[in-house]
Amino acid sequence: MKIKKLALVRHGESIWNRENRFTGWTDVDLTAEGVEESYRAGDMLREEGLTFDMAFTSYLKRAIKSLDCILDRMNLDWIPVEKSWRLNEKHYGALQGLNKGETADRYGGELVQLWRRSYNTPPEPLTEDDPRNPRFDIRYRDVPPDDLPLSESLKDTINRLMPYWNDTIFPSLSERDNILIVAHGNSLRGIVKHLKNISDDDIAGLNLPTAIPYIFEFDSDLKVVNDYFLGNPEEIEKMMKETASVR
Ligand SMILES: O=C(O)[C@H](O)COP(=O)(O)O
Repeated sequence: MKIKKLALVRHGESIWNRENRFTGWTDVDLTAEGVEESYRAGDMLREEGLTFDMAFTSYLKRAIKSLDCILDRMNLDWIPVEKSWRLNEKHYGALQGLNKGETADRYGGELVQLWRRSYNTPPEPLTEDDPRNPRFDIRYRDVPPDDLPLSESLKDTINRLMPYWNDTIFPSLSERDNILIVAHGNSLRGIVKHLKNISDDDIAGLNLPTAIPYIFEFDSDLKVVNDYFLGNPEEIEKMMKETASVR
């Protein structure tokens, strides 16, 4: 039986990850450490003996650059790459740019956790005339304006992600052996929720660390048969705890 593989990788550390700020659709760059850990993710995938036929990423440079680092280390710079705004991070609305710890001091840790991890509760939206409204950003000019968010819950993120998963990413797995997605903490949580059928409540407990490959294996009927992270389990556990915290 031929096993097909999908690798999910959250981008490497960004400048706002380092500064502990809500990022969402803000297009911030990687730190030097983020570049390094993306290269290391490429090394891990290569050492695992993996190769990919196609890759997908978002419209945001932290994911695009992480993907480039990974492909470089795998000598796969040549494979087709498709970008979609539907793989962007959850839109963090009016929280974008704010320090996570200071926001917890101001509004209480519980409310901040609700905005970060609950399935249904979006943060306060940007106002329509906010210069950060994605309608004013040329990269989204082909997206119907009504599809562009001013804030999103995880549910909203999944709702805009699933058409792309169902119409493009998942069908590509029938034609190809292995595919790679480099995206964001919350857009990838949406894909994991779907693949593992995780409940709306339990998905709150999943925190994806930066630049750690998460592998899903599929049988010939494209049913998930196995999933695992690459790397040291204790290290990964520690990174997940750090991701969960706003401090
Ligand atoms: O957009 C962000 O701030 C991060 O990419 C994810 O942040 P979170 O872990 O607070 O959801």
